[in-house]
Parts: sequence; structure tokens; C-alpha cells
Amino acid sequence: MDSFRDTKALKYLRPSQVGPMAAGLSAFGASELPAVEEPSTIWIPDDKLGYKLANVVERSDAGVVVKAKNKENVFEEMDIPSDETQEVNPSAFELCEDMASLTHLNEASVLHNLRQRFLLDLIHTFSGLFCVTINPWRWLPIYTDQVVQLYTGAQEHTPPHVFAIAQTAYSGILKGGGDQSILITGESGAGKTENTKKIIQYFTVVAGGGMSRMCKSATFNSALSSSSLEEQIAEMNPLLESFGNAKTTQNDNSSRFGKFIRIKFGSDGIVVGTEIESYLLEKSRVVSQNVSERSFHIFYQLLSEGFPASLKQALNLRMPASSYRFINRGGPDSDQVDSINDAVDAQHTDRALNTLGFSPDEKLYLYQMVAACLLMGQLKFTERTGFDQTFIDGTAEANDVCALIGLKTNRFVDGLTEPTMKVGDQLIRKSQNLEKTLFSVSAVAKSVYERTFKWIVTKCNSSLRAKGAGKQSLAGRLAHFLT
Ligand SMILES: Nc1ncnc2c1ncn2[C@@H]1O[C@H](COP(=O)(O)OP(=O)(O)OP(=O)(O)O)[C@@H](O)[C@H]1O
Repeated sequence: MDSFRDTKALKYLRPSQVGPMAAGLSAFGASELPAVEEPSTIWIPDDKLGYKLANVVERSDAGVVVKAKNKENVFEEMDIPSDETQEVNPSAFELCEDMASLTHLNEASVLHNLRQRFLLDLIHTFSGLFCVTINPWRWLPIYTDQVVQLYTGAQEHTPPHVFAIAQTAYSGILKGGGDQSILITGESGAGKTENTKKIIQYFTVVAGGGMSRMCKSATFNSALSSSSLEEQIAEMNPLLESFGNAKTTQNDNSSRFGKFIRIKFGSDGIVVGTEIESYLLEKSRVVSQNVSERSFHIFYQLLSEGFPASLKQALNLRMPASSYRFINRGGPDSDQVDSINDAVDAQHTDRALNTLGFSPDEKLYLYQMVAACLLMGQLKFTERTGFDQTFIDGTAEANDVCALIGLKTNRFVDGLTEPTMKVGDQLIRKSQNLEKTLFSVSAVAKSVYERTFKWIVTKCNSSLRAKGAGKQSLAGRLAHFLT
């Protein structure tokens, strides 16, 4: 592992000096513990820290007498039941890279090890086959191509890193170990999406040498360009994020759908294609959001300055984001997010569509469907009091919607206010009240958006599908817990 010594990233991968036990435990009050003749420490529960260190005074069958700080910050002896204490590991295990090797594998030691490593910017820690990654919320220089090279072909004793997991799976494929899978899981904002992208980056660097298959596609300005499979794979995530991610209170770029990514390798170990399966898109977000949250990014991108004014006009989008009912439920100014630049992202989305082979007509169709969903929220209705009857209140908005989805306005409106029902063999039209009409509008908008999203995934798959016979595949299973 000499190569690991020669990189600046080493500081974030494997520091040369592992701090002594006392330094490591100082955050938990070890240096403040009173000296005892035969020092022996133990983890005891703590309201604030989870666990804190205490000196063992005496052990008995019933429990342990320890000396530790009380709530008033004064040392005192306390009786702690045995099942509430946890053993402390020998100092040799301080900052240990693989927690499966801990002498005492208990919750307090795991939390302590992860915390101590995190304080030194060591965000990855192995636990047997698993790699625990703590989101640092700032980019450390540990994902460069140089670091990718360090892990390429490396077999063992590599510092913990998501690339090590990718390399293990890749080695499994090269050695004929059959299909491999990587499970990425965690709460919202934990870093699942970003780590997935890093794994894909790893494969496109180490196994992307042969990815020269080109596709023809159109740019924002309808000029023709070519993209390699490598570029297409890289653009797949940002594209799906525009349509399937949204700002939530926990994460400004939260995936509101689950995904299963399958990467196909040829017999020479080169990536030959990718497939994605999406499930459980949170379509209710199309028509409503919680306070301080947003709808899917694409809506705000279409309304941003980065989206061509002529296209906006063609899509009947004439107002700012805050004026559209379906996307302004998050409250005033909820469309403005410091970490998001919708104008720049709009251009990126369009480029990604080009890269993934969407034709100008397909892109327009896509934008029309998104705009139609948005405009459905502007439809106005009145109710005839005392009767289950609703009428459209002005047809301008309905005309805007119908121009985009290619329906006759009167048929569209009738379908919402007087839907056709099948009774026995007969089709009858039944008028409905305002509440049910508004419910129908929301249902149509959600359904159109969901189908559009699925169509994007299908189109991406047809661009990224392995053209030759893939030998083995690596499937990244992403459990995205929607909150
Ligand atoms: N390894 C990392 N280094 C630096 N920042 C990170 C890292 N991982 C995640 N982040 C930051 O945390 C944010 C949230 O991460 P991410 O979107 O990957 O979470 P997630 O687990 O996919 O969340 P959700 O389930 O809501 O989709 C990212 O936008 C990024 O700013």
C-alpha cells in the first residue's frame, strides 16, 4: 500500500499517526477522570453524548459502582446496572478502520470510533463487509481520479472508502464471481445519492476504457452532437434528479423516488451498458408540498431565467414560480433555495437530455407535459350551491393546458366536471361537486407527471442499454426512504 503514502488525500484516508487513547477519549471526559489506583474505564449512558466514560470503582453481580460527573458536573460515585454499561476497547483499537475487529463490539464503542474518525475527517469506516460513511457536508479531496487509481486493482488493507467497496465488487466480477450487488442505505440526507454517483464515477474511470459507443443527439439549439456511453452514464443521474428530486426540510436535493441501477460489464471487464429501474415516485409532490419544501426541481427550472424565454412562451408559462398554485404550497419564497441555481440547472438538464439522445421533438413533448401539470393548478371552477355541479370559471387556463396536451378544451373540462362512468353496460355522465372536481384535476396532473417520469427512465434505458451481450452485472440497490 505504498501508493497510499504518496497522496495528499492520505490525510483523509489513513493518517500516519493514530492518536493515543487518552487523546481519542478526551471528548468523552477521559482526561478529566480522577486518577484511581488501578484505572479501569467503562461506558455508561449519558443523556447528551449517548455514552460517556466512567472509572470503575467496584464490580458486583448486580452492577458496577463507577465514578463519573453528575448533572451538576461534579464527580460522584454511582451505581449502574450491569446491562447499562459497555466495555471499553484497548487503546490499540483507537480510530480502528474495521470495526468488526474490535475486541468489544458494542454500540458505545462503534459510536465512539465513528465519531473520533469523523473528527479527523475520516468519514469512511469498514465494519466487516460494510462501509459506514458519515456525510461531512463539505467536499473532501477524496474522490479525485488519483484516489480512484489508488484503489484500482488494490486487493486488501486499503483504507476504508466507498471506492474500496466498488473495487471489491469489480474484482468479484473479474474473478468470475458472478453478479455482484451493492446496497446503499441510510436516512434522508445521509448521502446515498452522492455515494452512488461516486461508485458510478469509479466504474466509468476503471472500467470505461472501451466506452466509445457514440450516440447522436440534439443540443439546446438543435445542433447535432455526439456523446459517449461514458458521458451518458454520467448525465443520467443529474437528469433524473431534475425530474425526481426536490427540496425537503432535510435535504435540498432529496430523491423522491427509489432506484435500482444495473451496470453491465462485457467479458473484458469493460462497462457496456446501464439500466435503471425507478419505483415509488412521490407524485403527490406535483400538487402539494409541506411548508419550506418545493416540488420537483424541473418546475422551477422551466420558470427560471436559464430556460429560453421563447420556449417559456410556447409552454404558456408567463408568471413567476410563486404564482403557480401547485408549486407554491411551501410558503412565500420557498422556491428560492440558496444551494440551488435553477437557471444553471435548467441548462444542465437540457444538455443531459441531449447527451442521452432525446430528440428536439421529444424534449419539447417532455417540457409540454411538465408545463401542463403546472398549469392544471391554475384551473378555476365554481360550484352550483346545493347541487353536485361544477363549472369551469373561464376557459383561458384550460385552453393553455389543452394546447400542450393536445386535447379539445371542452372534452377535457367535461371529463373533470362531468366524468363518464360505466353503469352496467351503459356509459353515463355524472356531474360532481367542486371538491371531487379539484381531486380529479390533481389526480390527472399527478398521473401525467408520473407517466412522463417513467417515459424519461425508459428513454434513458434505451440509450444506455448494453448493445452487446453483457457478461456479468453489478446492481446498485438503493433504498431511498421517503420521508
Ligand atoms: N460524501 C459527501 N461529501 C460531501 N458532501 C456530501 C457527501 N454525501 C452527501 N453530501 C451532501 O449531502 C447532501 C445530501 O446527500 P444525498 O442527496 O446523497 O442524500 P440522500 O441520502 O440521497 O438523501 P435522500 O434520501 O433525501 O435522497 C448532498 O447534496 C451533498 O451536499
